Amino acid sequence: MSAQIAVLGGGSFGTVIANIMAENGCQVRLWLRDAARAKAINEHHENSRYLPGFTLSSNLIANTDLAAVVSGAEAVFVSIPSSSFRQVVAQAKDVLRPEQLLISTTKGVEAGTFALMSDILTELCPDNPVGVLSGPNLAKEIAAGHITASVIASKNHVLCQRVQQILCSKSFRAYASDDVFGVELGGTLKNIYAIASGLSAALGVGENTKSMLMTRSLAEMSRFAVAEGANPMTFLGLSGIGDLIVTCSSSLSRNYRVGFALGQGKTLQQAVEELGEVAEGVNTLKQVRQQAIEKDIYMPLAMGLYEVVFNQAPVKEVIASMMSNQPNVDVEFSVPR
Ligand SMILES: NC(=O)C1=CN([C@@H]2O[C@H](COP(=O)(O)OP(=O)(O)OC[C@H]3O[C@@H](n4cnc5c(N)ncnc54)[C@H](O)[C@@H]3O)[C@@H](O)[C@H]2O)C=CC1
Ligand SMILES: O=C(CO)COP(=O)(O)O
Repeated sequence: MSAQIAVLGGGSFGTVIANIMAENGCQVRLWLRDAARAKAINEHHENSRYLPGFTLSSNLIANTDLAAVVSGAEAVFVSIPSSSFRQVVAQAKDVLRPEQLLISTTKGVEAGTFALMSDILTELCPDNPVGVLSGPNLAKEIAAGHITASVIASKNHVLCQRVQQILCSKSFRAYASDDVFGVELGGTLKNIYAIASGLSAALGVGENTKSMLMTRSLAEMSRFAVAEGANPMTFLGLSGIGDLIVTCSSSLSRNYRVGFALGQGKTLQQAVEELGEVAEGVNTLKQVRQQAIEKDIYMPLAMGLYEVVFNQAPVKEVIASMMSNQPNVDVEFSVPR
């Protein structure tokens, strides 16, 4: 496989996804801001800050010059946290050519606008094909070589096929979808419920409770999706239930870890500072709550979690209040008309 690829963002996911393509024989340039880290990656073939002990392919070159990284790349993967995503794409857009494929791997929502990352790509780079990569993809497990699958979603079938070619390997598979909104929404929403799962794990809840929490999270995500005009059936795939399961079950998930720390009595600030990496669910929770209020969407889990996370409401009281709600129907996967 010979292709020139750019990955913007040298965190754990940007690095690991860049390495899959480099191992497949692509010439991959990884853009990051920190010159010392870029130099260290090139000298030692290791991103010691985000993936210590993981040897990177010699086909992967780190570089701090955004124009040089993007120039000549067939595809540009953007792995920048949602808080900086627009700013980085705005920097890159002047050097992009219209035929370059743009793929977001970021599972978050822009504060204030409720734009998902593919919306920002389309808004700033309207001539480029846009796609979203999302699925149950813990970066550290990919680095450890565990068999993993993801979803590449785009309205552009050529983009999906090309990304499948450059990403599929003996341990990584990318399935295609044309439901960009559904795939992206699933990856974004599940982070809220991963925080709730981490929190409940710290409280020592039973397996019944864990199962109930995940399943009712899926029902709540589906209700939100329908209200936003998305097809909730997409949530039955890897980017929905698949990602919900992994992120709600694993202490490798940063969102789960934030929830766990809260459950241990730490403040949000302590939890986020100790993590030292991005936990998108914290901002997503704020934005989704606002959207649910404005659109009158019934989301008791997100609302209760918001009170615990941002207003220090006692967890036991929030749970007691939720348990006194009128039980809803079980399966709510109605397709929007
Ligand atoms: N780590 C994981 O397991 C997975 C992460 N993702 C998603 O990937 C996105 C990126 O996450 P990670 O790589 O895991 O985050 P991370 O916290 O490991 O790293 C974020 C990287 O972005 C860089 N960055 C932040 N602001 C920047 C700016 N203004 N300009 C340039 N670089 C900037 C940071 O320096 C850091 O290198 C997130 O939205 C996350 O939801 C998706 C699947 C799995
Ligand atoms: O999205 C992820 C796994 O699919 C990673 O989750 P965290 O951002 O919570 O680590």
